[in-house]
Amino acid sequence: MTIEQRATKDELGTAISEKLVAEIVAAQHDRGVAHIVLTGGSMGGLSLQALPGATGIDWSAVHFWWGDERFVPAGSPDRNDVEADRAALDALPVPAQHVHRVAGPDTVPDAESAAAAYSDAIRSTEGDGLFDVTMFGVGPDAHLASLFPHHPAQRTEGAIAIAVHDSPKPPPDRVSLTFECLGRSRTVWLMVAGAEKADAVAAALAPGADRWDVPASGVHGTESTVWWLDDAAASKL
Ligand SMILES: O=C1O[C@H](COP(=O)(O)O)[C@@H](O)[C@H](O)[C@H]1O
Repeated sequence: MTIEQRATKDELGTAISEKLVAEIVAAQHDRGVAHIVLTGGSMGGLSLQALPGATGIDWSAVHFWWGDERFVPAGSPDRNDVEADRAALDALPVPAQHVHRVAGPDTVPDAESAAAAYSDAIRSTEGDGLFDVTMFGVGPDAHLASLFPHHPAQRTEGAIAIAVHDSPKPPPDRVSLTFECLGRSRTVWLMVAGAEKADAVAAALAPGADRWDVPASGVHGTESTVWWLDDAAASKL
């Protein structure tokens, strides 16, 4: 585990997005394709800001996924993919079938159906290690994706994606990848800015942290895990 610290949230976003460009280039050099897992929340758009101006990337060989999605209709401002579209995806020549969105209630009856379809999409994607970079925001309660402290959905085993109901953070219905699936990533990035998240960061990085209490402590890359922090988020370390 390493920590990358920058003074401000804006500097953090710039550094993350520039490193993401480098990771995509490296993945394509090594394996011909890059699979990137996006996040919503306050760091979602910032983490993608360098992509539209990037050079040296074959956009036809990039796949985008989401670690979680809110179960609301396409185009809703509550959806994680809407901010990703605005920040980068709308401007990139990525084939639509490589942007793996989680279905919403406008196309499937419930979050369980959306989770099943999303699991099928992941299952049918070849590659060991599967994801190259998985990016997470972290909530003040130390949740990541839609895996919340003490929420029973967190303990689902043998699944790729799950429906999450009664989310403590609105909207209540969501789809999330499981810990099991999220761990199938070469590189995991946890991206946190703001003093209100300093306790969550300290709890996640404390020795012996338990993911039931502190979900952000529970995901590690097979090759590297990086905590990207601004000074405020790192202030209790
Ligand atoms: O609800 C969610 O929250 C987390 C963290 O969001 P933030 O606004 O506190 O940064 C986000 O990473 C996740 O994708 C999202 O669905």
